[in-house]
Amino acid sequence: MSVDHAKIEQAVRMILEAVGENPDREGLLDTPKRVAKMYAEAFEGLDVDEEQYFETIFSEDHEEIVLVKDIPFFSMCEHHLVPFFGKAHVAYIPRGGRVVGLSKLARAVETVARRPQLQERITSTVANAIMKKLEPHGVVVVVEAEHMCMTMRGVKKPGAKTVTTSVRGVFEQDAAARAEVINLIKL
Ligand SMILES: Nc1nc2c(ncn2[C@@H]2O[C@H](COP(=O)(O)OP(=O)(O)OP(=O)(O)O)[C@@H](O)[C@H]2O)c(=O)[nH]1
Ligand SMILES: [Zn+2]
Repeated sequence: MSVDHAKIEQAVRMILEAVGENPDREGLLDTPKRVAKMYAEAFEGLDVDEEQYFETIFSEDHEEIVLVKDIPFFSMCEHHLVPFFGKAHVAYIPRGGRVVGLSKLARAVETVARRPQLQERITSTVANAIMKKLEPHGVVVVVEAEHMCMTMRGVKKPGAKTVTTSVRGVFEQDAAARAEVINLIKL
């Protein structure tokens, strides 16, 4: 199902009226249309299955850490529908030569972020998809983000960062392997 632009336009018009604005003044005339377009983009991941990125598997004999770090992302907090944004770091240890194109790790982050989200859910959804489709030795996903709902409103703490991790497979038991990934992320 794709985004219903007309419905969003109606809703934005109502919000503008509700806050005491005049949706018919010149500067606001195209705003409902623009906001609908923006939401279509911000939520385009709702239509996409993140597991599809892990269908094409290369055969390469590398059973050590692969890390794609500093993947920038923008998402929308599902409580307030304001942005949270930051970087994701995705690491895995392939098993049986099953590796994927590096861009697919970034694509999975991008798709999962483009939904009404919680940071925890982005982190675990990406980790689970990789575990399920690649059956690697293990996965670590680390996400660091700033939440506008904590910055511009509410508790108003600009600069506060939230860090979430999802650790799967060998990384759960092997503290040294986990530390290696964390050190590589910090490099
Ligand atoms: N766990 C989690 N919480 C989030 C995330 N994004 C926003 N939140 C929090 O969701 C909570 C919603 O809390 P509520 O008390 O229902 O809403 P609120 O009254 O607007 O809360 P305040 O932000 O404290 O003013 C807030 O504490 C937000 O900081 C996220 O990705 N994960
Ligand atoms: Zn929020």
